[in-house]
Amino acid sequence: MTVITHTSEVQNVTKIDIYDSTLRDGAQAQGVSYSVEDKIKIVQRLDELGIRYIEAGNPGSNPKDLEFFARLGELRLRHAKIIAFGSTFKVGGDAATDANVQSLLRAGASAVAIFGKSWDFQVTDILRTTQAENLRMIGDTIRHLRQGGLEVVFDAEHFFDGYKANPGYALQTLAAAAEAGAGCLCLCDTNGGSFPDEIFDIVKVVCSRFKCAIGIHCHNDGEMAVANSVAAVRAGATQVQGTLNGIGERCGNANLCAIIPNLQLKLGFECIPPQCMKHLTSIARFASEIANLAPNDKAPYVGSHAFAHKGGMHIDAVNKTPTAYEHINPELVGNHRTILMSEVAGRSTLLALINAIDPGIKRNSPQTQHIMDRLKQLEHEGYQFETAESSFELIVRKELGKYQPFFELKEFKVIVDEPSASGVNSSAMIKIRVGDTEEITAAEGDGPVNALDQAIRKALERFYPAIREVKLTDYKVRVLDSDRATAAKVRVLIESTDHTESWTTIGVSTDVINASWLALVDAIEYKLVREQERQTAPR
Ligand SMILES: CC(=O)SCCNC(=O)CCNC(=O)[C@H](O)C(C)(C)COP(=O)(O)OP(=O)(O)OC[C@H]1O[C@@H](n2cnc3c(N)ncnc32)[C@H](O)[C@@H]1OP(=O)(O)O
Ligand SMILES: CC(=O)C(=O)O
Repeated sequence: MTVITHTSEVQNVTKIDIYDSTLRDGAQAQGVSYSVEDKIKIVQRLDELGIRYIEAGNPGSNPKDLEFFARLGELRLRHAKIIAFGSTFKVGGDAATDANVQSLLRAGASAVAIFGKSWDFQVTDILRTTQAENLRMIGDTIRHLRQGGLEVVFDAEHFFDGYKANPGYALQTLAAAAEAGAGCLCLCDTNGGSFPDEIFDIVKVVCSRFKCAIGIHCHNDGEMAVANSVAAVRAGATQVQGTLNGIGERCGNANLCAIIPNLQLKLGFECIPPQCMKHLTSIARFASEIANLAPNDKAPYVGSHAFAHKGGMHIDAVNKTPTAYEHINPELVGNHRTILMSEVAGRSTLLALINAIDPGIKRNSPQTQHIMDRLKQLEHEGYQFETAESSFELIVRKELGKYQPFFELKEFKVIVDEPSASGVNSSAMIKIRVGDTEEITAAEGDGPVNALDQAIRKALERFYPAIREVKLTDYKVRVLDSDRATAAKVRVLIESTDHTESWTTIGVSTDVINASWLALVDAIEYKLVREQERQTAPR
């Protein structure tokens, strides 16, 4: 019998220096602009993750980065070394007078990275100088920074394209940097178009020629950046540059949130202290939040869908043995498993939810099959329960006879008043019965759904004061069969919170008010069910 384990155990662990450029190359991504405070917060989280190097900005570029470096003294870092980034001095110049080189020396960081050209075409056509002058620029810049007491990483820009065009010259640029005292030669796939086999072969050659550390810096233009970085490590690179969530110029950089667990959990390299791996998911989401970018739900390891199971057979298997459909234990990276309720679910999917309400029901009980048939029929009619499990829980309770209605709707009326003189254009009247008492209320609102929401709460509040705690936080409408124009079915999703829990409910109808009403009632009933449970729970 083969036993598959979640972690690999490898002896003689090789340490990899992870070098994060979220705040430098990541800031070159379209749509990203950090404040100095943002940068400080990200540095602190990267340090908590155990990152070795943080390239925090380019002091020769802008006042924001200058201010960041001026505030370096505020940082108390346990693991990370801050890197200031810049370029070799300008053509025809010298290190002692070049403004960029001087700003690197003044930045206050103990380590710097400088990029220099290693592709002959870039030297002649972009720098518009000679190959010899470029070698002088690289060598003299690094020598000067080393004399200033700094650790230097040399980013060999366009190294792989340069090596393919003129290997001799590409290697000479590395030699100039190594002789001048660079501690690491970082090979850059700047245009992001290389493939893993090319990267592997070229890194192997470089590792056989140079004694200092070799790094890798990949862009993602061919969606190969993670694979290319892993190939480079397998060929001998010991420094890996990348960014959180892979943000960066054009299609982005190598995604450290995939590289770190790939190298550490799969291949047995040590990138960060093992106990820090569980922070990976939260830092990835924090970085998206700070960059004001929507998190990528499908991101490997850290995305909210990375361990979400929907197919009934998969869920059945994962319940038996998680390794059946999970490449790692999600908790290792601070993520978690999600089971999605839907028309492609089987009885195993439903059972956990059913048993939470009635532990006596079995997989083969007729109620389980009945609830599954109802789930599939409702999804056929346009419901989608994977995001509205609270509505589905209410259905299960009703089907199992475990639901006591809290109120009965007698009628509601909604009036839309356009154009409106007062600003609120809608009003709703509602008549309900709670036990033997009938209640009629009316409310105004900003649109008919808002008016209806206000009216139902007002009507119920005197019977169920806990309703006051509920706030609607999101309201989404999706047209399901748009070819039927105004006669189309709509799906309404309502997200609610009581500041302790959040829940989502759903309604489907050809009438948007009715669909909203169904979702609203579920939102309220769900709260009342939870409140009832709280009151009857043993203390
Ligand atoms: C692959 C990478 O990601 S490398 C990093 C790229 N990042 C950035 O460019 C962001 C920061 N950059 C900046 O803020 C600005 O470009 C500055 C302040 C550094 C320079 O601004 P300017 O002096 O106005 O120059 P500009 O940006 O227009 O042009 C770039 C100059 O740098 C030169 N240059 C490009 N690469 C190098 C290099 N490795 N070494 C020396 N000079 C270089 C170019 O030849 C050009 O010089 P030229 O004006 O004599 O032709
Ligand atoms: C240095 C760098 O960012 C690159 O070559 O892509």
